[in-house]
Amino acid sequence: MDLSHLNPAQREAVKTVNGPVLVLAGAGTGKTRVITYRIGELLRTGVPADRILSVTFTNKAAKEMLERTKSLIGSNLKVKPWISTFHSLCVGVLRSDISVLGYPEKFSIMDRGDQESMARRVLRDIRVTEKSLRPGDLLSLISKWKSIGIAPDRATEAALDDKEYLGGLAYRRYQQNLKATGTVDFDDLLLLTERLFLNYPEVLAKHQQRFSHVQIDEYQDTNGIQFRIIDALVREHQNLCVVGDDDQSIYGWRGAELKHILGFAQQFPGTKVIRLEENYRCTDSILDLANRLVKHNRERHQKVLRTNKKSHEDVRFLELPDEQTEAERVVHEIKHLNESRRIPLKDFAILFRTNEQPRIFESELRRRQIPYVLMGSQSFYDRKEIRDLLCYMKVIARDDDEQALLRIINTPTRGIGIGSVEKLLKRAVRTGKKIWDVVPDSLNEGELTQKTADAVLHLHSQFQRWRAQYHNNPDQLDTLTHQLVKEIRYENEIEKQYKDELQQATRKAVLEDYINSLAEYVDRTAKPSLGDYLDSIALERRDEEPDKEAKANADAVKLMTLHSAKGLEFPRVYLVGMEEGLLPHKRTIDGTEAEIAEERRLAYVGVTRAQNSLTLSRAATRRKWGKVKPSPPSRFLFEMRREKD
Ligand SMILES: Nc1ncnc2c1ncn2[C@@H]1O[C@H](COP(=O)(O)OP(=O)(O)OP(=O)(O)O)[C@@H](O)[C@H]1O
Ligand SMILES: [Mg+2]
Repeated sequence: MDLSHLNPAQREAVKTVNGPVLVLAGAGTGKTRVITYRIGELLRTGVPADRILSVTFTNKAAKEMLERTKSLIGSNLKVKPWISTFHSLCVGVLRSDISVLGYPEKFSIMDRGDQESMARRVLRDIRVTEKSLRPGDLLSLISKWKSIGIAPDRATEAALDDKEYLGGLAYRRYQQNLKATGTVDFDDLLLLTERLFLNYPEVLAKHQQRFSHVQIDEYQDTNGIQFRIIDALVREHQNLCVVGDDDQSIYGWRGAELKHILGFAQQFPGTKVIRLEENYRCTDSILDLANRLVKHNRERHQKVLRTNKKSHEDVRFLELPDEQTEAERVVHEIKHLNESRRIPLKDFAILFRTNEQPRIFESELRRRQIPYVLMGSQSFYDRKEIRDLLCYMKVIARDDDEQALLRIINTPTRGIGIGSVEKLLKRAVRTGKKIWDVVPDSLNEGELTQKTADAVLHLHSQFQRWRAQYHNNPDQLDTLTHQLVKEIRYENEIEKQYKDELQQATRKAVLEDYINSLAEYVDRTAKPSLGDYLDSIALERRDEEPDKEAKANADAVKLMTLHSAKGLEFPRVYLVGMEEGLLPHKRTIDGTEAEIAEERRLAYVGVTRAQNSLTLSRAATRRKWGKVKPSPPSRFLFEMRREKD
């Protein structure tokens, strides 16, 4: 392999394949490049591809790393190196060994939407109103408790106020429901893997033997549980390389702990620490700005960061009267540069702090007919139609996936009313049987009419048929789903629900998109299966919708939050909404210094995404709840400019 595209420090990091290595370096210094070259180097020295594990943060980053590796070592590898996120690594471990924890091997993974309906159900069961505790808040609480290791039966003791106390009660019931239905949420994926590794040495040993070399990108954002999982995996050989930048740690709210990156060398005695100081991404004026900004953070490793890239244009600061003009100005400029200087649209990225910001840019881009992709929005799988179909597929995969069944038992309407469903559910819970199996008793006791009972049994027989069909032809998922849509007359349901023809057409197009995406899945997967498909969807939903990947590579402007821009780079960046209340976020304005420091790191991540051109814009006023309010400039703007001016 050709290591001439690396500088001496990078080469050393790539060559040191055995023992612990920490690459601690600023943005754009080639940390991710080091990871991909190491994969190449390991293969060259004869390590089998499937014994090399590289962990990244998002599915998008994993895909990108796989691409980079392929272009480095050729794409004709028979066995692929493992490149995965923490969550997909854990799914793999649990699929093989979860049964020792009393979960079924075919456990289902809840996505965010499933979690919300579960939260709502639990709160209703314990008669807590939305006023006292919102489902979303309950989920944040549960996630917090899980990430710091507070078990359900200890949460009420740990509660800090009434809300948390109610949350504790709900947490208990939530976890019971999950266990009873053989379901896990995202946090459980990590927790249960950790529990397996901690308490079942033979399971751990098996997984330790799978990988001889492990590496982690974006190490600054791993949390305690993730660290302990990796720590357990590499304990015997300690061939672990982590790369990260303490200045880019932006997931404090998920329990990422800076002390891991800072304490790595103590955790792993004999660590080789490598620093990279040359930034290959940004021009000097962009890098100056980034350096000035991040210097305001107190708790950090002192780092030198320099670049040889001379800039052709200065960083620009735009101040516009309001958010509408801000969007118009940015979009107008992009259009102009695209038309007059032939700069491709895909060179542009618009970055922002909150999910509310892109809407106005989107409508402006649409108005001017400029193609764009909004990355990281989950709209595709969150559409009602797709959620419904996914539930059908879940029940085909697992006859007893009650959560999924409850969602679609009367969708499209088939005469099974909510009252009947509740009675069936109660009886099922009481007797420990499946819903299907309590129908005869329920009928005998007069809880159901004959007509309703027939409807449930008919649905059951349909599912049995679909399941058999799936088992006969597991690689025809798209055909099966297409047929299912017709059989349940889903399009009729759409026509009944939406009077507007345009609405009907868009909804039906969603169905078609979905079936196309299934066909794509089947095409690109060596051994397609329903279980594998549902796993991949559940994980995928955490960041991207599948066809965005293709769109993003096409010629389109990219819009994304600062969180999803991590690790990426773009020739021309607009960092918009540089205002107090947006960046720093309003939640943190009266917060602690640590909270502001994290916002500052987010701004730093944004600034350092830019390769050649950077524009920071702000609106002087902004509508809040319909009223025009002044919006003061972000303190970070002053910090970036002060010394120079
Ligand atoms: N030695 C090198 N010579 C030329 N270009 C390089 C070199 N190392 C890295 N690059 C390029 O610099 C850019 C940044 O590299 P990379 O994405 O690996 O940095 P990073 O440290 O992972 O950044 P971030 O902290 O943002 O994740 C990429 O375009 C990469 O191809
Ligand atoms: Mg990187």
